[in-house]
Amino acid sequence: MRLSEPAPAKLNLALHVRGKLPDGRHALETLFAFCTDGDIVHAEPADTLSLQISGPFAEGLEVEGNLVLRAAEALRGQTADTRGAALFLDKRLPVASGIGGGSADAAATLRLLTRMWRLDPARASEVAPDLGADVPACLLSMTARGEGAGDRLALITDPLISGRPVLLVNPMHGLSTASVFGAWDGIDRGPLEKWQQGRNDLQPAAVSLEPEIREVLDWLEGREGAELVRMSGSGTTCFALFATEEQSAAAAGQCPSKWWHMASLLR
Ligand SMILES: C[C@@](CO)(OP(=O)(O)O)[C@H](O)COP(=O)(O)OP(=O)(O)OC[C@H]1O[C@@H](n2ccc(N)nc2=O)[C@H](O)[C@@H]1O
Ligand SMILES: Nc1ncnc2c1ncn2[C@@H]1O[C@H](COP(=O)(O)OP(=O)(O)O)[C@@H](O)[C@H]1O
Repeated sequence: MRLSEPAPAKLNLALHVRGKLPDGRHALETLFAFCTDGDIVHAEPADTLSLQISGPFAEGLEVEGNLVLRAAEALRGQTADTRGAALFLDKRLPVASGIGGGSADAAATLRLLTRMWRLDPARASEVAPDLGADVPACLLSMTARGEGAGDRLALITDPLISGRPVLLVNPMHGLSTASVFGAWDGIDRGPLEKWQQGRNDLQPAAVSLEPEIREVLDWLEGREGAELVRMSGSGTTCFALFATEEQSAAAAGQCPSKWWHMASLLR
C-alpha cells in the first residue's frame, strides 16, 4: 500500500534577523506561512530504506545525503527495530530557493513514516531540529511565529493569511542559505510586530549576491492587485499576496518564461 504526504512550500511573510546565537547561527523573528502546493513524498513498505526522485526539479538533486533519506534515518534511529521504506519524492519546488523545499520534504517524510511505522508523533518532533532550522516549522506546516534559530514556534491564527492568494516567482538562480546569512550586514533593525509592516532582513544580502531578485521584486510590485511583495527566507523566491485569485492568476499569466512561478493559496 502506498501512502502519500504533501510537502507544502514554506514562506517567510517577514524575517527579522536580530543578532547571533551562542551556536553561531542567527537569532530570528519570523512569520512562517505555508502554501497549499509543494512537493509530494510517497512511501511503500520495504525491508530497507531507498529513494527515487522524479518531477520538474529532480535533476541535479542527489539521492545520497538527501534530506528525505536523512529524515527517514533519523526517525528509524528513534525506534528499537530496523524498518525500511521505499520512498519517492516528486520534486516540484526549485532547490535552494528560500521556500523550504528540502526542509518541507524532510518534514513530510517524518509525518509519512510516523504513519507507516505507527510511531509516537513525539519521535518526529525530537529529530526535526537536527535536520535543519526550518524543519520543526515545516513539520507543523501551519502559520506560526518562529524565534530562536527559527525553531521556537507559536501557532498563529490570522484571517488575512489563511486562504490568501499568493504568487511565487523565482529567477531560477539558487542561493545557498549559509552564503546569504554570511552577506547579512549585521545590523539589528528591530523586532517583528505586525508582519505586513515587517521586512525580510536577508533581502538586501540576497540581492547583492543575485541582482535578478530585484528585477523579480519590481515585476511583482507592478502587478495589478499585488498587496505585499517580499522575498522569502534566504531567497531567491519572491512572493506577492493578492486579494483575489483572479488577480493572482492574471499576474501568473504574465510571468516571463525565464522565471519559475507558482500561483497558490496560503493554508
Ligand atoms: C533562512 C531560512 C528562514 O526560514 O529559510 P531558507 O532560506 O533556508 O528557506 C531558515 O532560517 C534556514 O533554515 P534551514 O534551511 O533549515 O537552515 P539550516 O539547514 O539549519 O542551515 C543552513 C545555514 O543557515 C545558517 N542559519 C540557519 C538558521 C539560522 N537561524 N541562522 C543561520 O545562520 C546555518 O548556520 C547554516 O549555515
Ligand atoms: N529533498 C531536497 N530538496 C531540496 N534540497 C535538498 C533536498 N535534500 C537535500 N537538499 C539540499 O539542501 C539544500 C537546501 O535546499 P532547500 O531546502 O531547497 O533550500 P531552501 O531552504 O533555501 O529552500 C540544497 O543545496 C540541496 O542540495
